[in-house]
Amino acid sequence: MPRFSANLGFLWAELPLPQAIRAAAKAGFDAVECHWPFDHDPGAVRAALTEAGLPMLGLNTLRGKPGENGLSALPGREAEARAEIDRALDYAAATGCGAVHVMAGFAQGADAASTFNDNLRYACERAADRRIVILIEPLNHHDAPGYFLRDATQAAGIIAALDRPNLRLMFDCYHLQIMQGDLTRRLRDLLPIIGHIQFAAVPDRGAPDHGELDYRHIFAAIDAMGWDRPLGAEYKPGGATEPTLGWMKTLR
Ligand SMILES: O=C(O)[C@H](O)C(=O)CO
Ligand SMILES: [Mg+2]
Repeated sequence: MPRFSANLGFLWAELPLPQAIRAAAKAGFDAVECHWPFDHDPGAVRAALTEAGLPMLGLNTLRGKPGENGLSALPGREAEARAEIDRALDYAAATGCGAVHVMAGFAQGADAASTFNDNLRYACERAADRRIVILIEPLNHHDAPGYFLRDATQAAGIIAALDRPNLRLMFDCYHLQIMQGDLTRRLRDLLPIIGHIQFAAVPDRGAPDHGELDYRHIFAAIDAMGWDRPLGAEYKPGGATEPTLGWMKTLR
């Protein structure tokens, strides 16, 4: 039976993070994850997680200046990228969060590729002694045109080349349906390197109860593969979150 993680970057995004954590617990989620929680006191976040009895599965490195979408593949920006990796790892350690998504940024070409690899090696080393997983996530070219990491094939190549036990793929069904499709086979083939799975309707990124993907099929297939960790609900509710949660009953 699938279990679910509320992505608090989108769900209950209007609430301070500790309150959003409590709202997710009340709604029946099994875990939470967030985008950029750094303005919230990590002590208060950890206390809310403990009170709610939920783990925090992941958070992202900060994106950089306005208009940027991560720094780790940007040649010449290594010092800033690593400072953001350190900040994210410190916050993850302080809140007991299990994974950090290292955001690549808008860049292309060989220099970007080697910069991303070097920064990922740094992140994996710094994360290892804290038992934190480093995630990389392809983003679709409509929402993030020019983003360095475009699809799962490219991400799998990076993970194989770097060969670090704590480097994994964030498999976001929304982005990968847009970029590559064939999700059932792709999930099965990539399962050994997947660190987290996220979902939303395609193409509007709404609740997973409409659109071109049938999540009844996808979640049953993921279940049959033996995946039992919570799946990340990273969709835009377009208003209050509670009225959009009907899918939790039908997809469970
Ligand atoms: O947008 C997404 O899908 C990512 O998961 C994210 O956290 C920020 O881009
Ligand atoms: Mg995602």
